Amino acid sequence: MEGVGEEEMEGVDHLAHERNKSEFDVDAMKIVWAGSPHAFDVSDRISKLVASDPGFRKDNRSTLSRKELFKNTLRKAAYAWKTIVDLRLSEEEAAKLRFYVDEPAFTDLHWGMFIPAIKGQGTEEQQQKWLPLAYKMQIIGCYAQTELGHGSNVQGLETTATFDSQTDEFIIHSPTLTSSKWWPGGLGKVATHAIAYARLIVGGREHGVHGFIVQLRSLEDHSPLLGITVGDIGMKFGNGAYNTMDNGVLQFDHVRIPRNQMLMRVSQVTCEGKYKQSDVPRQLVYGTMVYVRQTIVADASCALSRAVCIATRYSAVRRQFGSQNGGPETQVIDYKTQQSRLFPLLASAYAFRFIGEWLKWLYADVTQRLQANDFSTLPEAHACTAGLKSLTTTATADGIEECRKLCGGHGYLCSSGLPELFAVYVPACTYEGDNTVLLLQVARFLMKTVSQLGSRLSSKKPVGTIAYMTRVEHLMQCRCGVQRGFAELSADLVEAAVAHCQLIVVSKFIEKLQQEIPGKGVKQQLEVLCNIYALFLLHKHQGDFLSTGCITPKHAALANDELRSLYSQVRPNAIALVDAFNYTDHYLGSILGCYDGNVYPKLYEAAWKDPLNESVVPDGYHLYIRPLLKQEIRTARL
Ligand SMILES: CCCCCCCCCCCCCCCC(=O)SCCNC(=O)CCNC(=O)[C@H](O)C(C)(C)COP(=O)(O)OP(=O)(O)OC[C@H]1O[C@@H](n2cnc3c(N)ncnc32)[C@H](O)[C@@H]1OP(=O)(O)O
Ligand SMILES: Cc1cc2nc3c(=O)[nH]c(=O)nc-3n(C[C@H](O)[C@H](O)[C@H](O)COP(=O)(O)OP(=O)(O)OC[C@H]3O[C@@H](n4cnc5c(N)ncnc54)[C@H](O)[C@@H]3O)c2cc1C
Repeated sequence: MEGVGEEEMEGVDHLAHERNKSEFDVDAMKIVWAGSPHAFDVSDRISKLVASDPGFRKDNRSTLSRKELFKNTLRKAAYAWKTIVDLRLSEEEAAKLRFYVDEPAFTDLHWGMFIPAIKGQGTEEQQQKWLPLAYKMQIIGCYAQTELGHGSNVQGLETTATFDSQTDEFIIHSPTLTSSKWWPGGLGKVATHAIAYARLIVGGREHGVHGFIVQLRSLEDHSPLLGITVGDIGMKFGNGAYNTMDNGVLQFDHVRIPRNQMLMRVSQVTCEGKYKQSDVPRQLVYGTMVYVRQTIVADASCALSRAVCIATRYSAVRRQFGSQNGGPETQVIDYKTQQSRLFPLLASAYAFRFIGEWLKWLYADVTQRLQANDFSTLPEAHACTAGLKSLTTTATADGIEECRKLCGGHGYLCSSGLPELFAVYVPACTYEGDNTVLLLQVARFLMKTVSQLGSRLSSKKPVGTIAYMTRVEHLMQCRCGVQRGFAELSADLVEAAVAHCQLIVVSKFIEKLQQEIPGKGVKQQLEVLCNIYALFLLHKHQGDFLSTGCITPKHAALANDELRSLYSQVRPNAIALVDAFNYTDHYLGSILGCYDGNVYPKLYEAAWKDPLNESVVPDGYHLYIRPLLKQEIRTARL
C-alpha cells in the first residue's frame, strides 16, 4: 500500500522495544502461569493446533444470523470431536482443545456438568452404565435444574418425580408453567438426555429435590420423546456471544423413567417404595454446582487475562498527545491514570490464577474426604467456592468492561475482541449461582464461624494479611453485635463476605510466593503484582481499614505512594507479563491485542471486510436517501 511507513509493515514486531525492556525470564513465567511444564506443553501445543486449523476460524461470527451461527457451532463441535478422536487426544488435551476453540456450546454442559453430576451423585452401577455412553458422546447431556420460576431457590423447584411402585418407575411432571425447565445449556436443540432436578414424592410424602437421568430425544431421529416439549429460549445478550448456545425450555407431561435413573449415591428409593437417606449431608445433591464454581474461578483468570492482554498491548501501541518538538506522541501506557486502571487488573489476573489453583486443591481434598465420609470441611468448601466464584466473576466482568474503555473508541469495535468477550463472560455473575445469593451463603458461614470461634475468624493467615483479617472481623463484629436479624443486616453482611474472600485471595497469593519459583526475576515480578493487588484493594476500601484502626491515614497515604512506585516497576515488564499468558492471536481474537502490535493496517483492512462495504452505494439509497436529497418525498414502501 502506498505511503506505508516502516512502522506499519507486516512481519515487524512493533512491540519488540517493549519486550526488550523485560526484567524477568518470560518463558519461566509462562510455566508459572500454566501451572507446570507439562501443563504449559499441553496448552501451547493445543492452542497452536487450534489456531492453525481453518476449521476453527471464529472471525466471521459477528456476520452470521442466529441459525447460521448455531449451525456453525454444531459443525465446530463435531469437528473438534473428530479431531480429538483422530489425534487420540487425552482427556486433558481434549478439554484444552474445547477451551481454545472458544465457543460456548452444548459440549460445555455435557462435559462440564452432565458427566460430573453422574460421577458425583450416581452409584457405581449408574456410573458404569451411563459414563461410557457419555464419554463416547453416544448420548449428549445437559444439567436441567433451573426453572422459569426458580433458579436461586433450588428447594423451590416445582418439577415433580413421583414414584409408582406398581411399575417401579418415576413419573416426571411439570405441574405448572413456572415449573418449566428454563436456561439449561444444550437443552434447546441438542441434548438427548438431561440430569433433571425434581421434588421426589414417594408414597405421598415429599423428600426434597433430587437428580434424575431423563432421556429427552430419540437416538434414532432426534425427535422429542412422548411427553417431552423442548425448545430454545431465544436470543440472549449481545449478537454472537452466548447465542452459539441453545439454552432451552423443557416441559414434562407425565414422563415415565425406570427407578434406577434416580441418582442414588446420596439417597435411595427401594422397589418397595422406601426412601432411604444415607448418612451424608443432603447438600451433596448440590455437589455438581460446587465443582463448577471452582472451575469458574480458574476460568475468571483466563477471561480477565485475555482482556488485560488486549488492553496492555494496545496501550503500548497507542500514542496520544505529548509530542515534543515534532517527536512521537506519548504511549498511553505511560500515563499514570492508564496505569492505575490497568495494572490492578493485571495483578488481579495473576491473583485469580493462583486462587484458582488453590481452590482446585481444596475441592480435590474435600472430594477425597467425602469418600471417607468425612464432611468436616464441606461447609468451608461450600463457602469458599461460592464466595470466590462471586468475587472473581464480578471483578472479571467489571475488568473486561474497564479494558474496553482503556482502549478508547477502537475498544468498542467487534474486531477488538472485547465486546464479544464481555458479552460471553458477563452471565458468569449469574449462572452457577447469582453472585449476591452466593455471598449470602458466605455471610451465613461467617456468622456461624464467629458464633462458634468468638471474634477470631481464623489465625491461619500469613502475617501480611493482618489488616485484611482485622477488617473482616471488624465488619462482622459491627453486624453481629447488634440485635437485628440476618435479613435486616444482609446488605452489610455481604460486604463482610466480600472482605473475607479478598482476604483469602491475598493470603493465597502470599502463600504462593513462599513456594520455590524458578526463573530469573520471576518471583520478584509476582511480589510486585501481589503488593499491587493487596494495596489496590486497601486503597479502594480504605474506609473499612481506617475504621478498624489497624491502619492510620498516614499508612493509607503511604500505601498510595507505594502503589505508584509499584506501577512504575511493572511498566517496563507489562508486555512481557501479558506475553506470559501465551495466548495465540487466534484465541485472543483481537486486532488491538495482536502479538506484533501492528494494529492500524489490520483495523483498516478489517473494516472493508464488513458486508456493509460490499457496495459503495448502500442498499436502500434509491428508496430512502435519494428522495430525501432530491426532496421527492413519497410514501416509502414498507
Ligand atoms: C479453565 C476452565 C474452563 C472451564 C470453563 C468454566 C466455565 C463453565 C461454563 C459453564 C456454563 C454455564 C453453566 C451454568 C449452569 C448453571 O447455572 S446450573 C444451576 C446453578 N444454580 C445455582 O447455583 C443455584 C444456587 N442456589 C443454591 O445453590 C441453593 O439454593 C442455596 C442458595 C445454597 C440454598 O440452598 P438451600 O438448600 O435452600 O440451603 P440453605 O437453607 O441456604 O442452607 C442449608 C445448609 O446447607 C448448606 N449448603 C448449601 N449449599 C451447599 C453446598 N453446595 N455444599 C455444602 N453445603 C451447602 C448451607 O451452608 C447451610 O448450612 P448450615 O448453615 O445449615 O450449616
Ligand atoms: C447464560 C446462562 C446459562 C445458564 N445455564 C444453566 C444450566 O445449564 N443449567 C441450569 O440449571 N441453569 C442454568 N442457568 C440458570 C442460572 O443458574 C440461574 O439463572 C441462576 O442460578 C440465578 O437464578 P435466577 O435466575 O432464579 O435469579 P434470581 O434468584 O431470581 O435473582 C434475581 C435477583 O434476586 C436476588 N435474590 C434472589 N434470592 C435472594 C435472596 N434470598 N436474598 C437477596 N437477594 C436475592 C438476586 O441477587 C438477583 O438480584 C443459566 C443462566 C444463564 C444466564
